[in-house]
Amino acid sequence: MASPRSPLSPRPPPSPGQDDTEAWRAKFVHFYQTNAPSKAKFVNDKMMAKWKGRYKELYSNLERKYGPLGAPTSPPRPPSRPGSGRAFGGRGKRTVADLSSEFEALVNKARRECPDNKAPLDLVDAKLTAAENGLETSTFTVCARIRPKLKQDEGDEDFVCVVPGEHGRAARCLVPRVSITGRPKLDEARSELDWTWGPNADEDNIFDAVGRPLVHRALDGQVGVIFAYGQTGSGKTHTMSNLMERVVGELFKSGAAANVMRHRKISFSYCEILGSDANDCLSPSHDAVKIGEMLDGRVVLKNLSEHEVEDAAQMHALVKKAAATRSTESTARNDTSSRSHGIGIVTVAPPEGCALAGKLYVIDLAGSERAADSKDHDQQRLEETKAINISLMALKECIRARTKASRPGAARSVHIPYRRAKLTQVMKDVFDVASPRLCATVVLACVAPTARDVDHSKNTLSYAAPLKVAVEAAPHLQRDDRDPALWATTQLIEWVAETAPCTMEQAKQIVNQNTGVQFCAVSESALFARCAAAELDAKQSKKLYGALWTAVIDAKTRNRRPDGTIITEEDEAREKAEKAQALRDKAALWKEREKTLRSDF
Ligand SMILES: Nc1ncnc2c1ncn2[C@@H]1O[C@H](COP(=O)(O)OP(=O)(O)OP(=O)(O)O)[C@@H](O)[C@H]1O
Repeated sequence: MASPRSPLSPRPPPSPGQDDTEAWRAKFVHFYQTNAPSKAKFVNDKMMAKWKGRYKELYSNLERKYGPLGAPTSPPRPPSRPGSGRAFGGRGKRTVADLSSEFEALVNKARRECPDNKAPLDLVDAKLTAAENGLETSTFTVCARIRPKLKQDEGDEDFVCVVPGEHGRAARCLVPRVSITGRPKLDEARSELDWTWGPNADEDNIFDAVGRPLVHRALDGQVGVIFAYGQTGSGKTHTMSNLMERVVGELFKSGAAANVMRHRKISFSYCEILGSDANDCLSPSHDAVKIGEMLDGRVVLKNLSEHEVEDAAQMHALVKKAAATRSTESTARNDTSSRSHGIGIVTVAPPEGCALAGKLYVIDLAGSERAADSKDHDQQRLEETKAINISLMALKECIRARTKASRPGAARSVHIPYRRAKLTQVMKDVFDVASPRLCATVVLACVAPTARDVDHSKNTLSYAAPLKVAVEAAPHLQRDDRDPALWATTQLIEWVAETAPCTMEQAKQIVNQNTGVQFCAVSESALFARCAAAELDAKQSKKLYGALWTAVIDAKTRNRRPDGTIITEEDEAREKAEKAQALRDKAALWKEREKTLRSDF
C-alpha cells in the first residue's frame, strides 16, 4: 500500500538500488527533513557505512519510528507562550517559573518527613571536649535557619525548595533545573551542619541551644560569639533581636545566677561597622570608634561607650536604642535592610583577683546582595554594598584560614588575616589560635526558603558547612604527653602540687577528681575559687592558672608533621643541621664542577 503523503511534502526521489549509497543518503536526508528536521544532521558517512547493504531495513525502521514520509507520528510541539523564557532550538523552552506547580510537587516528594524537631541543648558545649586531641580552645558550632516563606517572596519562582534534612543535621537545597527536553528536575546540594532550624523554628529552642551556653561562657570569664550571616532579607536581624532579648533575660534572671551577678559588673556596648568606619550606636553623637590592638594582643575599641547595666529593663532600653540608631535602608529585598554590621558586646567584669572579663559578642552582619539586587542602587549605596562584601569576604578568608590552622602542625604556619577588616579584627578571639581563654563561636547561616533565592542560599550554606567538617576531619594526632588536657587525674594532681607549689592534699582538692580535659576547661574564676578553698594565696592561684594555659596553648601550637606526628625540639634541630649540611655539600659540588669546567677550557 502506498504511504499517505501530505499534500505539501516534497515528492521523494526514486527508490535507489541497494548499493547506491549516495542516492540512499539523499533519500534519508529527504525523509528526516520532512518528518524530523532536527535529526537530519545524523545522516553522515558513519551512518551510511554502518548500514551499508541494509539501507532498506533502515528506511523501514525510520518509517516505523517517525511515521510514513510526510505524516510524522509525533504531534507538533505547542508554540511557546509569549514571555515564557529563553528560546531553545527554535522552540520556546519552559522556565522554572513556568513549572512552579510541578516543582512544588517534586519538592514535596523529595523532602522526607522531617518534623521541625528541637535542637539538643548540648550542641555548643559538646564541642569543647569532643576533639580527639584534648581540648578545643576555640570551637565552632555551625547552624542554619531557614525562615518561613513571607509575603515579600511572592512572585516568580516563589515555591519552597530549601528544607532541613532529616534529623535536623543538614540543610538541603533542592535546586530546580529544567532539563534540555523541558522536564523539571531537582539537583540536591546538601550541607551537613550541627543543626538546621526550619520555618516553624521555636525562638526559645534557638536560644536554649546556642544562646544560653554562650551567656554562661561570658559569666565564666570566657568568650562567646554568635554571628548571623546570609543574604539580605533572610532573617538575620529578626533572629538576632529575638536572641538578644533572651540573652538579657538570662543575664538577669532570678536565682543562682543573680547571686553571681550581684558582685559582678555587667556592661553593654553597641558598635556598627561599615568598611573601615566604626560608630558607637549608644553615644548621643554617634561617635567614631577606633579599633586597634594593645601590645599584649588585646583588641581595643577606643571611644566605644560602655554602659553599666543593673537590671534587664536598663539593658532592654539600650538594645532598643542601638537597634533604632543602626543605619537601615529599604532595598529591593528588604524594607528595613541593615546597611552595616551591628556588634553588641556584653562585658562581664571578672571576679576579685581574676584578670579576664567575660565577653559575649552578638553580631548581626549586613546582608550580602546579588548583583541583580543592587542594580538600582545609587553611587553611595553601591559603595556600601562594596564595603559590606569586602568585609564579608575577609570574614570568609579568616574562617578558611582558622579551619586550616586547626589541622595538625598548621597552627604556626597558617596566617589568619583578621587585621584585614575592622569586623574580623573585633572578632580576633575567634580566630586567634593562641587566645589565652576559651572561645565558643556559633555561626548561624540564615537563608530564604524560595527557589528565587536558591543559588544565594546554596552559597550561604556552603560558606558555613566546611568549617564544621574541616575541624572534625582533622587526622589522628600523635599523643602529646605535654598536653595537660590529655593527663589522667593522678598526673594532674602531681603537676598541680609541683607547680603551685602546694601539698598533695591541696592539689587533690583543686583538681576535684577532674580528668585533664575537664580541668583545662575550668574557667579562671572557678579555678581561683577552688584554690581559695584549698587555702592557696592569690600568687599561687595566678601562677597555677598561667602555667596551665601556657601548657594548653603550647600543645595547640606544637609543631607537627602533616600526618599528625610531633616534631620535637631535637627533631627540629637535627632537620635544621641536615638542611645546612646539604647546602654545604651542594656548594662544594658546584665549586668542584666550576673548577673542572675552567680546566676543560
Ligand atoms: N523567622 C521569621 N519569621 C517571621 N518573619 C521573619 C522571619 N525571619 C525574617 N522575617 C521577616 O523578614 C523580613 C526581613 O528580615 P530581616 O530584616 O531580619 O532580614 P535580614 O537578613 O536582617 O536583612 P538585611 O541583611 O537586609 O538586614 C522582616 O520583615 C522580618 O520580620
